[in-house]
Amino acid sequence: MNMDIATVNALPYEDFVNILGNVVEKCPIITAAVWSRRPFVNLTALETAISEFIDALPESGKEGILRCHPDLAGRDLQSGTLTRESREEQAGSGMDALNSAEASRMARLNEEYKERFGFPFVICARMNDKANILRQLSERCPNERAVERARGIEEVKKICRLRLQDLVLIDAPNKL
Ligand SMILES: NC(=O)NC1NC(=O)NC1=O
Repeated sequence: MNMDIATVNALPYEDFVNILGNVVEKCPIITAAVWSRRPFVNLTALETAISEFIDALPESGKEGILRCHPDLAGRDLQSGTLTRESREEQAGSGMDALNSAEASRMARLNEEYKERFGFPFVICARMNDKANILRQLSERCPNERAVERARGIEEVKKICRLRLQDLVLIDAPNKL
């Protein structure tokens, strides 16, 4: 799919949510909310609307967004129940091809992280390789909860930007 922004702006909300509903993983409510802010002058404006909606949420809402994310190399990957977007991102960073030592390290650190914070470790897999992800996971574990909440949300926004770029032409000419 590669629509220009004018096409996005013309979508009824049903189609808008169907097509763009997973730009934030399993959070179609965010897409549905920002539909009200059409027309968007360009892709950046749509991204900004999403970002502002997220920033306006209480901390519990931000943690809720993080909790909608599947673990990296976790149960959903094993069982084939990831969303298409997440499956492609995880495969791209080698999460589906860990050796057994890496897989058990990943699983142990993910559990440790979730135990400490009550939400999963989130990182933009498309911007990181396997070694980098494992390093960040172990480095971020000792952080404060508020630091990790903010850090996780930053990563959600990076994931969102890349997913949007797969769907909408960047700064295509608009008809406003
Ligand atoms: N936990 C986590 O970071 N999940 C993800 N990251 C990403 O880029 N795609 C995901 O599903």
